[in-house]
Amino acid sequence: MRPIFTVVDSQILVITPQPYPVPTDELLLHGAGLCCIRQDRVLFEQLDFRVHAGELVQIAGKNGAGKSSLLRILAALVAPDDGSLYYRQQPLTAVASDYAANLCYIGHQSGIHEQLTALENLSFWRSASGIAKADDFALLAELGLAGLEDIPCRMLSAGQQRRVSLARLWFTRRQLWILDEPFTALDQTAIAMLQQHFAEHLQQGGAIVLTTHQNLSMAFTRQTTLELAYRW
Ligand SMILES: Nc1ncnc2c1ncn2[C@@H]1O[C@H](COP(=O)(O)OP(=O)(O)OP(=O)(O)O)[C@@H](O)[C@H]1O
Repeated sequence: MRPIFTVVDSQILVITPQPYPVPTDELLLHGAGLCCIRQDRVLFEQLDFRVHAGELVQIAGKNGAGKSSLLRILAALVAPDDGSLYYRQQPLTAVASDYAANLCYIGHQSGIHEQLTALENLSFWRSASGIAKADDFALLAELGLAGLEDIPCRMLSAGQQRRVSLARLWFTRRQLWILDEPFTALDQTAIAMLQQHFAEHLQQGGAIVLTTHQNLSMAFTRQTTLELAYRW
């Protein structure tokens, strides 16, 4: 695993990220009998959902089928209309703070502060997650944003804003990533880079639940697709 060099109070610290302290294959998240009703329409019911460490689950389905609604339920942002969620086999209600601390949810919106620069957004996310400052110039360069670090994000293109938004996946230590349409506005190079990053996260015992209307061009070791049918 690559060491990360960071400077704190003029001292250089070397932090070697530790692999997640869980065996791969552990059942991380289990949704049992999930139901979601919106505007009197049952989007899904009796849905059984599982994601294990090392697994990528793609939620597929037509516009309006309920993919984002399912992700928001899985991210515990809204409660299901029926059914239960379990995190590491414990009722989510009993371990909500542990779950929140191990979850990285990136929704449809980029989630970036448009008045702030890319560097300031990264700095904000790091401090909010308690992660030490590191070389964000290098990270932004890796993400194809060299020279754009210091301008307000509202001046970036849609794809560049999405790259800034996704940058947090490069430093988060959280194991479960829930990502709503992460490839939106990205070019082919960025899509390939993001998928490569997914593969590294999965190899380290991470797990990913995502929606996308695009076929994934990379084959992951453990990959499942859940197709949500559009229900009237
Ligand atoms: N907060 C809400 N209040 C009322 N209706 C909602 C709400 N959220 C979603 N819906 C409705 O639920 C349905 C499913 O929406 P959702 O965003 O989950 O679909 P989706 O499968 O993610 O669609 P897309 O592929 O277009 O992103 C839509 O008909 C939408 O209008």
